[in-house]
Amino acid sequence: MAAIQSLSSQCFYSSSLLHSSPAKISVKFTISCCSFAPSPVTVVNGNVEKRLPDRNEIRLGLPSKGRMASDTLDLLRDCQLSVKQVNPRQYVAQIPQLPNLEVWFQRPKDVVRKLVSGDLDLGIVGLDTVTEYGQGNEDLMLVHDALEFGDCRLSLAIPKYGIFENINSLKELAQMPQWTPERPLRVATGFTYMAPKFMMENGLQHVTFSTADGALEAAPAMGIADAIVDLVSSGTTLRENNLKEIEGGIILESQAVLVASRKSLVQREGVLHITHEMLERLEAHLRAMGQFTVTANMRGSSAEEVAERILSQTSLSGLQGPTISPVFCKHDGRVQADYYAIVICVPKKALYKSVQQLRAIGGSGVLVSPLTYIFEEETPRWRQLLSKLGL
Ligand SMILES: Nc1ncnc2c1ncn2[C@@H]1O[C@H](COP(=O)(O)OP(=O)(O)OP(=O)(O)O)[C@@H](O)[C@H]1O
Ligand SMILES: O=P(O)(O)OC[C@H]1O[C@H](OP(=O)(O)OP(=O)(O)O)[C@H](O)[C@@H]1O
Ligand SMILES: [Mg+2]
Repeated sequence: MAAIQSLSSQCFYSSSLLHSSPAKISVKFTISCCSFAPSPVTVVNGNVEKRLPDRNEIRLGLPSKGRMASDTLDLLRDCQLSVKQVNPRQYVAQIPQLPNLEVWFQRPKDVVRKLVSGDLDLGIVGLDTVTEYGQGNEDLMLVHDALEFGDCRLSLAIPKYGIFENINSLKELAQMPQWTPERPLRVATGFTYMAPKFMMENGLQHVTFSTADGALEAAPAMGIADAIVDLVSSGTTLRENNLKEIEGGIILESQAVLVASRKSLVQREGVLHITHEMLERLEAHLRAMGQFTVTANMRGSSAEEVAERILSQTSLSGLQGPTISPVFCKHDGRVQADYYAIVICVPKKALYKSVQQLRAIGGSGVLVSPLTYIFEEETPRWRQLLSKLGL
């Protein structure tokens, strides 16, 4: 059994982790203040009714602040789903393209809590937040699991110095003789669900947890903790605080996701339809983001001959082979195709190589343009969602 104590709290704040199996971890907090006798308090975040709250509008929750907020709005704008917010302190907004949808700006963790309570139908937040605050709730469904922003990982980190100098893996950390029931490994984290679950699943036996709202990287140097579990993206904060990640210590790789309430998808009219449209646009946009359209002119005797030359080059095969159109000119009163215009999509990373290959086979006048959308015949994630819903 592990204990969680707030590192900086006026109120004494104690908790015990009660778990019979790793999948069922519940954290029970008792709040006791000064001379008052401890009394159990029930605090809920949102609706407590078991049935779906009665309303006609469909609600999408977006981060109201923090590092996810502007990237979320930028992504929606790039999908032609701009959010019209009159001023930043107004917490409700609209997406004119999606009538009957209300956008509600909330703290990321509250987006997840309100999806669970049925007060929101859809949300965009980090996977770390969904996992931490969703706590395995089966009503939460990942509609799009890779929105390609907000990348980070939840990781265990330990000091580079002292008794940890030669410890480089979770296994080595677990085997250190220092950790006993009397002197457990002290871990500071804001992730009070995922961190204990991970430690338990990985067989770390003598561990206690403390929690704080930020600047966790200071805890080891302050002597408050031996290790921390926190989000890492560039790794700068860890480095600057003389901490290191260890092999096997990544708890979760995270990025922004589109998440929905299963109940809403199945029971609330219009949610499935809006989810489909959002998913189509997101997938088509994200697919397009990695590609350029390249057009070029190519001399040749026929479209087939030009196609053969293009397909002989590995970087030029395009999504479904090249599009080749004859460019007609009039010579001595006769209309004939002297050269061909070709259109291909190439991965952004392979652009220069593709241009070189085009030139090598006689391409000229190469134009490169960004792509807005690539719509496939079917959205793969939509199929998966329907099958998970049993539809
Ligand atoms: N380096 C990072 N550190 C923290 N979060 C990151 C990082 N990189 C990406 N993220 C993503 O951003 C989200 C956190 O954003 P932010 O810190 O602004 O909000 P918050 O932690 O919920 O709010 P607050 O810190 O005010 O409680 C994370 O849940 C994660 O998905
Ligand atoms: O690997 P890095 O790029 O250095 O990013 C990681 C840091 O960023 C976050 O802190 P945040 O900026 O949200 O401040 P906080 O302490 O208030 O959470 C996170 O909690 C880490 O401390
Ligand atoms: Mg933060």
